[in-house]
Amino acid sequence: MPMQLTILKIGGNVLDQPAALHDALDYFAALPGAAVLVHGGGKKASQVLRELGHEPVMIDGRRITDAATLEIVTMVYAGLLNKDLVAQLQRRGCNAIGLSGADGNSVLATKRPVKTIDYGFAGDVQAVNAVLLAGLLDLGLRPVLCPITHDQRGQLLNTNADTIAKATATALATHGYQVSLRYCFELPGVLRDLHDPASVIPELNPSLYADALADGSIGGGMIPKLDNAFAAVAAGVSEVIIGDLAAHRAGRGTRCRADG
Ligand SMILES: Nc1ncnc2c1ncn2[C@@H]1O[C@H](COP(=O)(O)OP(=O)(O)O)[C@@H](O)[C@H]1O
Ligand SMILES: CC(=O)N[C@@H](CCC(=O)OP(=O)(O)O)C(=O)O
Repeated sequence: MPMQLTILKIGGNVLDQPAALHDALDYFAALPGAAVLVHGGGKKASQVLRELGHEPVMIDGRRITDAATLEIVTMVYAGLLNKDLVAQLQRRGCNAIGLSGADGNSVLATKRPVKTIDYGFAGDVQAVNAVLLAGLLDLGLRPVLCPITHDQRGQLLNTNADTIAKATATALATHGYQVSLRYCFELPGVLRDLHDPASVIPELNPSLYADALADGSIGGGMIPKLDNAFAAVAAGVSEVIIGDLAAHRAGRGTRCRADG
């Protein structure tokens, strides 16, 4: 019997709304079996960047990360947000342990090569340390992963949190876990019409996704989320669901499946 593992990813809008965050942490702390929390925090990082005089730049949901931006996002993701989440989970009796990708070499990345766009210190994941994470899970701990990675040559890198969630899910799926990957954001699912919350698409496959990209009904931060969702499905993750917390609790949201 494979071991069950839930990976919950919470994004910037959930982190920014105290009531939504409270509910998401209650949900995570109460999950049965093994669980890993992956968090973003792009919204908070953009706010702090602006306060410090840096205008954030995003392209297709990914941040252009110059040296000053890297310093600030490291403070926000690997410092304030990660430690606050761990403390909030400890308060719920959940034995959380917060890690950046450098801690225990948990997420190794390489600086994204410059093609048409120079993303700066943005990291593409090379490897997730499944042995380390499985060891922590075996100890009854719940890892809390932030979107800061490293290249093992002393360089920290900023990596999209949806990608961290996918890479973690994939690594643990090939390490004997049956993985449910849940992307939790502020909307009830992937919408046919962004202005109509009742237009949730219950099931998406790569062909329907390509159509939605072409007609412009999916864009922004939903692009890395769905790219990662389909990559996870293709790599053996048992289920990938996108939605708000109510959708996850009720078994609704958007389920990502392979074509066919
Ligand atoms: N068709 C769509 N359905 C739902 N969200 C969409 C769609 N197209 C674009 N989006 C945008 O994607 C965003 C989610 O991506 P992002 O902000 O990166 O999420 P997260 O909160 O996980 O960081 C939504 O807030 C929404 O504005
Ligand atoms: C390279 C890159 O884009 N990194 C992301 C990491 C944070 C993130 O993914 O946060 P959300 O989940 O809240 O969007 C960024 O700095 O915005």
